[in-house]
Amino acid sequence: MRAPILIWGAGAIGGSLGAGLIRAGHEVVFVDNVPEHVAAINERGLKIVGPIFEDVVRAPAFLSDEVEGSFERAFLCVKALHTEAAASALAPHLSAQGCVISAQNGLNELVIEKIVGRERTVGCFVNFGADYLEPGVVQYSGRGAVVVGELDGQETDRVIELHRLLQDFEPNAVLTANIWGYLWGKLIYGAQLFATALTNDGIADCMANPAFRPALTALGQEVGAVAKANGVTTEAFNGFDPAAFAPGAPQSLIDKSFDDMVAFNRRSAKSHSGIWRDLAIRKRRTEAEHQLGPIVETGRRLGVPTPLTSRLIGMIIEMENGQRSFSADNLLALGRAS
Ligand SMILES: NC(=O)C1=CN([C@@H]2O[C@H](COP(=O)(O)OP(=O)(O)OC[C@H]3O[C@@H](n4cnc5c(N)ncnc54)[C@H](OP(=O)(O)O)[C@@H]3O)[C@@H](O)[C@H]2O)C=CC1
Ligand SMILES: CC(C)(CO)C(=O)C(=O)O
Repeated sequence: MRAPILIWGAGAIGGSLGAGLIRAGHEVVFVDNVPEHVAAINERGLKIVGPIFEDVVRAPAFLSDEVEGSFERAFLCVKALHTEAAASALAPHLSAQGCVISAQNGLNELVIEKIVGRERTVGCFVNFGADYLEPGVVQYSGRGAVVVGELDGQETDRVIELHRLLQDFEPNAVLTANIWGYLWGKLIYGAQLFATALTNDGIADCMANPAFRPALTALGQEVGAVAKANGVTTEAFNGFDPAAFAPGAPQSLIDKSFDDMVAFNRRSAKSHSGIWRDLAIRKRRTEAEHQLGPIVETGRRLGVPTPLTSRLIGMIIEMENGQRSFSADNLLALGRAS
């Protein structure tokens, strides 16, 4: 019998993914570092609310220093700033043939492979929406792209099997030979999500606002230029079209991609990004440095300037430190800097 699927980080993404897999008949073990959340899952089950499905699923949950055993498939679902600590704590529980799959935003695979080895790291990209509401309760807010692929693009038996597994959560899950193209595509879209979090407007409202589009476009073009210089061909998903953020793209293509992203986000019960929630609701540090920092570092290495991304990171850090408040002016100022 196969070992259960390990979900390390049972918050918004890990909770939704784990619940979907349990409902499909898979055995899951949750690990999280929030004692009240772990206790609630063990006592009452994990409750999923929202428009996709509502259910209470049962699975054992552990704090990271309490989990025991060895696992073959471990989904890492923590924020990028916790990747190194979580992957280090997870590593002793990964079997020799096992693998870690990062269901996160950013280039976490580059951190994970240093800890568990490249051969035990599988690439993954998720763009579904979810929110942690309270201990034991997660909202699965909206379906979105789920993609899996080996880091070197090969179609191995294990990645084919992981793809089948992910289809049990998201029927449209994709198996790709270009996982880096999706991850860098999400970095472009992700930078735009960070920019929307400078304001109190939701994602769709920001992207629909003609006053904000120049800043969001310039930011997308800047990150797109770094991806291109890095040899990555970025991929499209959920209304995001990388061609719209390539140099010299016609305005009609740019507007079409924004309109499609607006439509995608309006379908979700998640009105604001996880970044906005970290700042406004959870009152905690965001993933800015860990998600956007690698864009600036890669740009520096390849000679591609990233002034807007650097400015954006600075503005978000000011918000984390209480030195800047949510305002449309922040995003307009970013646009003027472009
Ligand atoms: N939510 C969304 O809609 C989307 C999120 N993502 C990405 O997915 C990743 C996960 O985000 P999300 O699920 O929203 O985050 P959450 O904060 O909701 O969930 C992460 C959980 O992991 C816990 N955790 C932190 N460090 C550790 C650790 N070392 N060991 C075990 N558990 C730990 C967190 O605790 P604590 O709160 O104390 O830190 C939290 O309970 C991020 O990279 C995010 O950007 C991608 C697409 C959509
Ligand atoms: C908004 C979302 C769900 C992508 O659609 C996201 O990735 C985030 O909140 O960080």
